[in-house]
Amino acid sequence: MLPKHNPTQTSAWQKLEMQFMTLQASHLRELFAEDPQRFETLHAKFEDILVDYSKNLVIGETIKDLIELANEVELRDAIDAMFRGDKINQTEDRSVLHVALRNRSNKPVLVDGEDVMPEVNRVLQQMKGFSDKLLSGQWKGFSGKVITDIVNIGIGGSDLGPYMVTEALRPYWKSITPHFVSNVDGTHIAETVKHLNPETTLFIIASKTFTTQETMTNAESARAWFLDKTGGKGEVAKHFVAVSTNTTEVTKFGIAPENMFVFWDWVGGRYSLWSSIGLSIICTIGFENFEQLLDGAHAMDNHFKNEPFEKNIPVLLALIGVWHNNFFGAASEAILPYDQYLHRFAAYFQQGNMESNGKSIDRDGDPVTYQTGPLIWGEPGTNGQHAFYQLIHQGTKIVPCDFIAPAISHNPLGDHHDKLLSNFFAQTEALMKGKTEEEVVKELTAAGQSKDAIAFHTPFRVFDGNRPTNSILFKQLTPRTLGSLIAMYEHKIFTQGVIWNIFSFDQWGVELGKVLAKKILPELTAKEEITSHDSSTNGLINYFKRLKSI
Ligand SMILES: O=P(O)(O)OC[C@H]1O[C@](O)(CO)[C@@H](O)[C@@H]1O
Repeated sequence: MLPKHNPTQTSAWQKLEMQFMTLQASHLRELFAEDPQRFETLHAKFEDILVDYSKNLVIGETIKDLIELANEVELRDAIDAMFRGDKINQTEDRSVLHVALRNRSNKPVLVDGEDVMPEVNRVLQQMKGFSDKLLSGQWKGFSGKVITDIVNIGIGGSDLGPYMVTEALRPYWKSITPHFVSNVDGTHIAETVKHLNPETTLFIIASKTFTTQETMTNAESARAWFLDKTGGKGEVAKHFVAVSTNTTEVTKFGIAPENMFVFWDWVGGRYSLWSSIGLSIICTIGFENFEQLLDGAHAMDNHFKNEPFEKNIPVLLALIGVWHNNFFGAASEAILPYDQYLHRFAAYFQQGNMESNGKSIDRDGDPVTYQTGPLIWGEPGTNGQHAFYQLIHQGTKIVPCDFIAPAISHNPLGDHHDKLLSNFFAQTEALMKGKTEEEVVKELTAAGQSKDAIAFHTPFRVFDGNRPTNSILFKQLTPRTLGSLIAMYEHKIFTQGVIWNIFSFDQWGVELGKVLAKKILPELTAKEEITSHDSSTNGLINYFKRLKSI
């Protein structure tokens, strides 16, 4: 079980409140001027990943008190409980063991007294065998042709992880092109299969439950398309495989048991890319590269489990996040990768973070009296700069940002990468320092502006600065580094859930809408006017039916 503490009742919280009073009146520019060692003191390293957190409104004392908070809520015990396989997902009575999926040490991990590692390794070997056959051309479609395209059909955790990782690791792609269909909007599947050849396409139906409406609807449509395009000659068994925990439903769909890749209820959907949900990743980048991804995550797991909190990157990032969220009132966090390959990274952690920590009931079943998970958003630099950075620099809201960049590009074209990285460095410097009134006046005077013009223009060109950022810099985006980065954010989310005293591994909040949609579906084709809802919902449904002439 997880230890239970109201974070606001800890003595560290009171100390942090006092610190906040003093620090909110300071400016990062002054803190840097006062302490030339600031970067040295306020950064951490893991392998070649450097995390600079010095551009946040913290001093050494703040970090000390935040770590005291982590100690008071018994974070160390909570970490041990997760790695030990305790059923810390209490509302679903499940262990939380994505760390076992990348447990490269193979040390036993027990669930209900049974070591899960032999099963984890068996499925890994099954995936290796399958992907080797596919990539070597040994696996043939019904007409004897090799597979050139795979389509992963899944949603949420059964889509976002594989999609994000395959995009991030494009330089490692082999002979097969992956496609992803998630939305129940027919456009998604229709546009995806439009240019595909059914003879050389393989569908991976990825669903933990194998009952998710979106995925099952898309899977049925994919099968219908396949049979239609092959004039009924196509063999489903050679073109459809499944990834699921639900053998009964997979068999009902017509997929042979040997083409089913299992995982277990102790793998949360949004933490499942390391499991057989990663099959589309393996088929795209090959098994060895997938192993590198697991190795990178495992190394970060060890760091999280063993490093003292002062040097523990996921813990430090989590604590700084709590500082912004609960003391400065920051409602969101932006994830800003300066790497085009990471263009789905923020979207991935939107689910990872918001489905995990978007909760308002504590572990005693009482409403929380403090803020919990932030909104997560972001786009790759420099696109974001030309879209929403205006608000981050000069808006009324504080948006703590994580800037992420590799030192070496996979595409060393001219000076593109130096230009990209000059923006990466410039943005965090600008957000920290800002631009004073004095500097603006000096600049406008030097440009020969009149006194009146200077008086008018100055306020708009002043930047307050003092806007918090973390900079995360590493050598190159390899499978290993990506594995470490993902695990780093996963553990940050876990740490924050422990501090906020909430259950991070269930997702009851997605249920209500699903249930109502099921009730509404038959109403959309019924002849009569709908009166069973509130006036707004009735009005909308009836107008929709009029537009469709039902
Ligand atoms: O893999 P399944 O069972 O189809 O579920 C898909 C997704 O639906 C959710 O349960 C809710 O969005 C996610 O947690 C999960 O990743």
